[in-house]
Amino acid sequence: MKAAVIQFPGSNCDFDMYYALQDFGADVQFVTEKATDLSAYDAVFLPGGFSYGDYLRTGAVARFAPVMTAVQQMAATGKLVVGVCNGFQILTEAGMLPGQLMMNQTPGFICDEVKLTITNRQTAFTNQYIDAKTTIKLPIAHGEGRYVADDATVRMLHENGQVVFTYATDVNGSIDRIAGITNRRGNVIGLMPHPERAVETLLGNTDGRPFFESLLATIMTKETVEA
Ligand SMILES: NC(=O)CC[C@H](N)C(=O)O
Repeated sequence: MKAAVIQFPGSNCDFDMYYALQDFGADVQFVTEKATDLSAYDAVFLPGGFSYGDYLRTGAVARFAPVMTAVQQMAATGKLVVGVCNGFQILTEAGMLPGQLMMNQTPGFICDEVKLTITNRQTAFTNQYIDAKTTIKLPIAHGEGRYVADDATVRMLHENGQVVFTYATDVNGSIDRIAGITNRRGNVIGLMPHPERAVETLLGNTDGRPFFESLLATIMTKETVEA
């Protein structure tokens, strides 16, 4: 898999993502926010951080970066787009995922490891969570992680299986405890928890590994079908 990790000014989880992807054997490259063509990549990753200082609203400035046109083009061709934390915030601002990430219900930055329920195991990003564990644990680190959307959108997300992760308990006031969603087509995901920080036994948590195994399996299956 050829993977691009986008570096916006203010990204700070870019190296974590790079490290995790390399660990899974991906051919990873950093790509700046000025890039205009991502067609050489199988998947693109928008990492966590504070792009453009989180000014205005998180992700509100980054969505105008030149690379976002290329990210949109990738998504339109069915390639995988992953936004973690600030990446999720950017994808909603760009209109690539519905809804919005707002300030946590109790204002403040939450840095914790939380229990999550995987609500859809059939996605491009969760198909390898096969050991039937109902909950996993992943780190979170955000001040603006409260997912909101209007009632019709939330209903549509549930009906289409686009809600992929929910918090097992209410951590930030997100509607229906939503922690991660996909687009309708299922090739774009945004999630507030950080799977890339949970891939090392040494660091005490490997619950993020099946996330990467899932997307690798998805890409390999696609390549086999196309070959
Ligand atoms: N870890 C991150 O991506 C930080 C997310 C974001 N800027 C926030 O505080 O909400």
